[in-house]
Amino acid sequence: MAATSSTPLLKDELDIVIPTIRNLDFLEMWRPFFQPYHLIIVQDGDPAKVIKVPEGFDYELYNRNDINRILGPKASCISFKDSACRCFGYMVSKKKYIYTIDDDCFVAKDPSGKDINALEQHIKNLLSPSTPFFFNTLYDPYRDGADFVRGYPFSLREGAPTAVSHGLWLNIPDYDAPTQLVKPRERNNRYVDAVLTIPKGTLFPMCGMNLAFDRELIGPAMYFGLMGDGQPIGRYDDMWAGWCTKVITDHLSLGIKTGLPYIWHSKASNPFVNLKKEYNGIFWQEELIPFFQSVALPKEATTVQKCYLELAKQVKAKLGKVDGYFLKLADAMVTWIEAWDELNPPKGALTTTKAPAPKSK
Ligand SMILES: O=c1ccn([C@@H]2O[C@H](COP(=O)(O)OP(=O)(O)O[C@H]3O[C@@H](CO)[C@H](O)[C@H]3O)[C@@H](O)[C@H]2O)c(=O)[nH]1
Ligand SMILES: [Mn+2]
Repeated sequence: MAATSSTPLLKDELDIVIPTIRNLDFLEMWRPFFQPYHLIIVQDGDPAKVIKVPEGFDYELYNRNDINRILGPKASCISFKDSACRCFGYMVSKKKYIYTIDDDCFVAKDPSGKDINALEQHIKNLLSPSTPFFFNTLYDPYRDGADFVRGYPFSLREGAPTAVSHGLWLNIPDYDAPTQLVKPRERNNRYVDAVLTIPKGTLFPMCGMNLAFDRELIGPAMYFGLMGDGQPIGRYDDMWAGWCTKVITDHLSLGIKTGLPYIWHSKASNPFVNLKKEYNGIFWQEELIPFFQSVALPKEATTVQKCYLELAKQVKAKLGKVDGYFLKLADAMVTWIEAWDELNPPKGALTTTKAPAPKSK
């Protein structure tokens, strides 16, 4: 069911982050929904390339030169030539909420033929609680026309604050390269009208294509890792962020929802290129998943940053044997937190950091 008009716009509390190597004509289709919002465009690849942004959008644009200027040596933690660069946008934003979307994602239609305002549904998901501690079989109990079912403990009906809203995709599904190679013509035409909380203790494959989160609740955990140029892995940026985020939201009693809203994913990237990028990830994840399933964070880890630094320590101690890459990644996780805290000092803290001067329109 589409979000009701009672859902607040949050236009001054939410930034839209778009990683891109292309012109942003796709925004024309989103104009009715996105125009009120501020966009943070993270231009990947050649900084000399001029990215055209349609008239009438309020945006700031950062290319690699900007990232290097703003972060200095800490820019080493931001990937190059991979959509992982989008996390720089999360760091420079000053808003409470983030919505990130790929530039080949368009407005989808619901079964009634109505355009789906994906942003409105994500806001609805984020503003209502999650139910990670006990599964509600009638899906999201907080949506109109649903509720907790018989046997659901009343002591748990307040739910938990929602940190992440994970949307899905019609048309081109987010398959890995082997699946794409085996099923090149498969399209996702199934519109499932549901929003589910991912139960505590369960990991999930987070896709960065259509994703919203509460930056104040979980922002520092949304590091998309070292991917792309010069790295032995790609297309595991969002997966890494999702696994780190999930163990931290479980520890901090926060919730993650998946399901509505859908976007229309229009472009299948090259499966052979994807296979090269994903190969190590497909292999390594058989060891990464047991690692994340066994992560225990100490009770003293009461903030996302503390959880994340503890996680980086465990990555360094336990995953270095999988591949030396994880030693580098563990260091980059620490650099990410240092950069995050430098650009986002606690409220009231005296700072000497220069505000990032973006290349706005
Ligand atoms: O080097 C690059 C390549 C792409 N981008 C931008 O990132 C997104 C996603 O790119 P694209 O749609 O071409 O790739 P997909 O395979 O469909 O993306 C899926 O894989 C994930 C990659 O980890 C991604 O999050 C998934 O959606 C577009 O906006 C490109 O412009 C880039 O910045 N740098
Ligand atoms: Mn795509």
